[in-house]
Amino acid sequence: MFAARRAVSGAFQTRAFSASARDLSKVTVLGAAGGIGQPLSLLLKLNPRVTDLALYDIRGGPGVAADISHINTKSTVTGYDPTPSGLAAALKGAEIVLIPAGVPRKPGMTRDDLFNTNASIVRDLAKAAAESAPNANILVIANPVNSTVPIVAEIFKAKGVYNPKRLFGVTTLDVVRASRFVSEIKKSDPADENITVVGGHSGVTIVPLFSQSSHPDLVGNAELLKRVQFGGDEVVKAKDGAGSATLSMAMAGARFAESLLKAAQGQKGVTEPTFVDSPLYKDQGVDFFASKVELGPDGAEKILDVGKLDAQEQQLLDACLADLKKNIEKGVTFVAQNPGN
Ligand SMILES: NC(=O)C1=CN([C@@H]2O[C@H](COP(=O)(O)OP(=O)(O)OC[C@H]3O[C@@H](n4cnc5c(N)ncnc54)[C@H](O)[C@@H]3O)[C@@H](O)[C@H]2O)C=CC1
Ligand SMILES: O=C([O-])CC(=O)C(=O)O
Repeated sequence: MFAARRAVSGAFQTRAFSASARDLSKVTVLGAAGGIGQPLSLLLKLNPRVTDLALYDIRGGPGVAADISHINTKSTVTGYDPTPSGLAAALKGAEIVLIPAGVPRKPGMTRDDLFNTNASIVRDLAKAAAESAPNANILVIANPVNSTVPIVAEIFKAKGVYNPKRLFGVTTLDVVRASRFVSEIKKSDPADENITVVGGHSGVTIVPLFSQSSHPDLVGNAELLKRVQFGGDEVVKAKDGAGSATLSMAMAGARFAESLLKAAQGQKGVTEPTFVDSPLYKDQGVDFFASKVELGPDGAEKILDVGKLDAQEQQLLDACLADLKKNIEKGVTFVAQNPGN
């Protein structure tokens, strides 16, 4: 945080440039007591751009909030009861709503195997958000992201408040992993490894574009490709039944929220990879796609093209689009057939 000490009435006061009174930013976490929710909430509490942190979960929200609220940063932290009015209050006035609520994988499961449980959780939370925070940026973490994001879109459409610029599937972890894995191979600093990853967030829908990086020689490295596409499986296997990535995901989610806040607070040129309602492949029936997106005060300002692809990458993209189309349709069909109450 940049802070300035200024003389006011003869005394020195500390003023935070990054979270001035003009930039009040309420951030809500739905699923705040979970494996991702807790460290994510912790990281948000450490972010001076967040002024008001609202924590909601069907169990344990107030406890996590009481704990985090003792951290000596300026933001307020409030935990909400697991009731419809608690949920509505958690959402009211939010600029950003992060949704890590939902069950994680166990070994042997695909992300799609989570659909039956998580689709209705996300649908119901989306309804509450559409009612209480219709203008918020909605950041969907719950899997399968390729289907849960279209579910949120359908709910917001049904409520007449859909703004495609404000709905994001969080795919940040895929680029975080890609840059780390490349740095391990190249013995470099991961901060210098900007690897573009496009498509979606599961298996073959995750398409890294090494041809566009400073290491085009990595195109065709099957082992690396497998790690990037199936990095989540590595963690699921290592946790051996105790869930999936939580800590790296918390970092990735906090990074994405930080980028949105920076852009909202006037910083130019902030880009993040994210799964959004995208024009790029609509002509092929694929309505959502992850690519680099320039963020601004209104959310997704500019969706960047995937750029030039190597022939092998084009094949990966073709396989991605075929899967993605089915994943998206599954989410849309779910809402049509199960509109809920
Ligand atoms: N987008 C991504 O890159 C990643 C996504 N994930 C996904 O994130 C989700 C959460 O994972 P974990 O935190 O590890 O799971 P977890 O089981 O540890 O935590 C989930 C939390 O959601 C809460 N919850 C369930 N239903 C709720 C509801 N209706 N309202 C509010 N809270 C509710 C639970 O009480 C629990 O505290 C999973 O679906 C997982 O697959 C995980 C890692 C990466
Ligand atoms: O693999 C999972 O189930 C969780 C996830 O999305 C990831 O770690 O990328």
